[in-house]
Order: sequence, then C-alpha cells, then structure tokens
Amino acid sequence: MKLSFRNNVVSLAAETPEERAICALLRAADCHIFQLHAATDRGMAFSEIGPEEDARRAPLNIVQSIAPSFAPISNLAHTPFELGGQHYASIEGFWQGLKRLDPVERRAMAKLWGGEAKGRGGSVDQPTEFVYEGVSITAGSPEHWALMRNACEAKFTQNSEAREALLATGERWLTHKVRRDSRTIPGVIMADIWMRIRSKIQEEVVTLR
Ligand SMILES: Nc1c(N[C@@H]2O[C@H](COP(=O)(O)O)[C@@H](O)[C@H]2O)[nH]c(=O)[nH]c1=O
Repeated sequence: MKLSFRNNVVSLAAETPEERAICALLRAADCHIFQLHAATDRGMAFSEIGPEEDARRAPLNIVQSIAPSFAPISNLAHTPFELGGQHYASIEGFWQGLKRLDPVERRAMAKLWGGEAKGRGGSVDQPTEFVYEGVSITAGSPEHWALMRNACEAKFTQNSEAREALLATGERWLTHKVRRDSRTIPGVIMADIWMRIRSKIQEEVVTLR
C-alpha cells in the first residue's frame, strides 16, 4: 500500500490483490465521511461515520418527494390509521377533509392520499370556523394544530412503516419547506409536530428496553 499526504488529502494506493479487494469493497462507501485515528506514527485507521448528508446532520425536509425511506413520514403518504372511530388513508385526507363541512364529503376526503388528497383539498378554502367531533374550531388556531398533532400521533402509533421511517431520522432536524407555506398549518408547526412525536416514540423505545 502506498501512502501520501498532499494538499490536505490522504491517498492510499492498493498494490496487492488483497488491497485491491478491500478497495473494491470500499466503493460502496464512496463519498462517505470517515474519522481519522492517527495517534501514533506507525499507522492510522479510518472509522466510518456514514453518508455525507447524515454525517453532517443536514436538516431533512419532509415532503412527498423525499427519499423513499423517509417518504412515509410525509402527510401525503398512504399510511392508514384510525382516529375517533374513523378510518383515514393519509394525514392529508384527514386534514383536507376538515375543509368540508358536509360529513359525507369529509368522509370521501378521508379515503384519499397523495396528490389527489392535496389537489382535491386545495380546490376549496378552509372555512374560518368548522366543527370537528361537536367542537367548533377556528382555522389556523392552536386547536386546529392540535387536531393535526392528534392525527399524526395516531398515524405514527398505528402505522409501523411510518414509525420506523420517523425513528430512522435519528436526531436530525426536520423541516417542512414547500413552495407555498400553508396559512393554517405553517411548515415550522408541522415540523415541530413530527419532532415532538419522534422524541416521544424514542423515549418509549428506551423504556421498553
Ligand atoms: N405542499 C406540500 C405539502 N403540503 C401539505 O398540505 C397540507 C396543508 O395544506 P393547506 O391546508 O391546503 O394549506 C399539509 O398537510 C402539508 O403537509 N406536503 C408535501 O409533502 N409536499 C408539498 O409540496
């Protein structure tokens, strides 16, 4: 193995078949971040931290188009759950249904997910006041956000795929930055809901061990 250090770059060149085999294995970690351990002048070791984005702990923007492993966290994802004895195909179906005052229309929205839920929901404005389970709620109020939090809690408690995806975000900061921020559930509120639920689930996982 040839070793050099120039312009802040450590270079290692394989010389034997065994060293070439190790290099071939390391191709899977191309562009990953490694930590250097060089306590002596006899040699060194590099321990893998992970892919650059994870290692730098870059915030994760949770939207439908995120990497598939995190996509179940998105409100648009098909993540069936129940709340108040009603079945919902997605958070978006729940949220957009709140814009419909007619119970039949609200139930129809509950069956939707993805672009269809968002698109059909976006075609009507959120009424300033609406009724949910007999309680009058002001649009965009903390009570309205609490409904989103309850629905997300139900989703992440009942849907294991969504829960695993949320736990896989580890300690990374979550954001919800979209082209046009919602007037009733701003992205910062949405991201806060996900991070609070994540902390709660992480604590539950620790106490179960
Ligand atoms: N625009 C957008 C999402 N917006 C979603 O729309 C909902 C708020 O809608 P509204 O009440 O009409 O303002 C809320 O669930 C939010 O997550 N989601 C995504 O994954 N990707 C996007 O590009």
